[in-house]
Amino acid sequence: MLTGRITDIVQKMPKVDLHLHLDGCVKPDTIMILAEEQGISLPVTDKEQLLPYLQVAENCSSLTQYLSKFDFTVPFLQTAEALQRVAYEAVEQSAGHYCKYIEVRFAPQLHRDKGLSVDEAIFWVIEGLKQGERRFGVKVRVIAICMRNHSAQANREVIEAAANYMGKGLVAVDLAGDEASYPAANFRDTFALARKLGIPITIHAGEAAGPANIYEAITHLGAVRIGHGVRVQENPAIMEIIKERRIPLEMCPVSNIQTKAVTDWDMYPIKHYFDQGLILTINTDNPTVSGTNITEEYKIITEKFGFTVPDLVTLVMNGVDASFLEANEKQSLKLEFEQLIGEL
Ligand SMILES: O=c1[nH]cnc2c1ncn2[C@@H]1O[C@H](CO)[C@@H](O)[C@H]1O
Ligand SMILES: [Zn+2]
Repeated sequence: MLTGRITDIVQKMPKVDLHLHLDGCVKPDTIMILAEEQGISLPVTDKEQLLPYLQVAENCSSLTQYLSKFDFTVPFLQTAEALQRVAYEAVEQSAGHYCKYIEVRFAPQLHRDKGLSVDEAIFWVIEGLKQGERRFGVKVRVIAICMRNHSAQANREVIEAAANYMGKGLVAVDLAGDEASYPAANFRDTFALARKLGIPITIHAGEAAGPANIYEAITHLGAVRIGHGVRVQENPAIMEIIKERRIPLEMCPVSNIQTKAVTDWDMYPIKHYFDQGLILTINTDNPTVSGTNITEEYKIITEKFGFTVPDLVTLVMNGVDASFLEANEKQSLKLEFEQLIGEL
């Protein structure tokens, strides 16, 4: 058990969440409301019963099983109102955990079933996030996701639309989905376009496949951050490159155990990576799907791996440093964090 003092610090500590999927943090309450509004019938009548449809089970054994949860949620997120609402609520939920800055990611191509364009999907998500930003005092930016199972043309559209929102709330592009079936090397052209258009890149890699994808992401796709990167230790030479180049890893502890990036907590290399000097950040991935929140993530790693208060401060400040904010914005955020941490 953690002492009262550490628990208190973990709770009150200002935080960032750099790896947060919009469709992975929809509240059961909201699904009930959206179902009603959109005339979609639900398999159950109350929100407690809804949870198993939204959240992975204890015995989740792979990333593909984990990803199947999104099939339930995404059909509710096909209108401007729904996207705006869940974006706003993402900010609200993060604010409840003292997040001062979040990067919310989503795949615009998944939200076109009722006629929205990729551009419109991005527009409405940014609208909702901006509302949340004003209401809750959390700074928010967007990352547009290309999906591994989508066509090159579909992903190209995402990159082109993302370019239109650079400087208007969007800060980067990503690649997500079934990593084991679609190696990173398939996406060279997609991310060459992103680089050409000047959009920063982060890539999910080393989660459901080995370090080769991490290497591919940083050397060929142009990733400056890595989503998860949990399996990098399987190749010491690649781990050394990540360390040397100071590539931040967006670790999402609870999710990483559920998707079986490693078999269990005993095998989770977070403390080892930290002690080796890798740049780690702590994030939620999908609060609803994973049944987690950012406070819980910090609590668990502190409990299981003995991170000290100064370690936690390092992890939080790594997140500020690794953010896709512009230099002057990052500098002010850093100052704000230093002050808030000083007051803890
Ligand atoms: O941890 C993950 N690894 C890979 N893909 C993911 C993860 N979490 C969510 N998504 C995928 O990203 C899509 C857009 O947000 C989600 O619909 C889900 O398919
Ligand atoms: Zn993710």
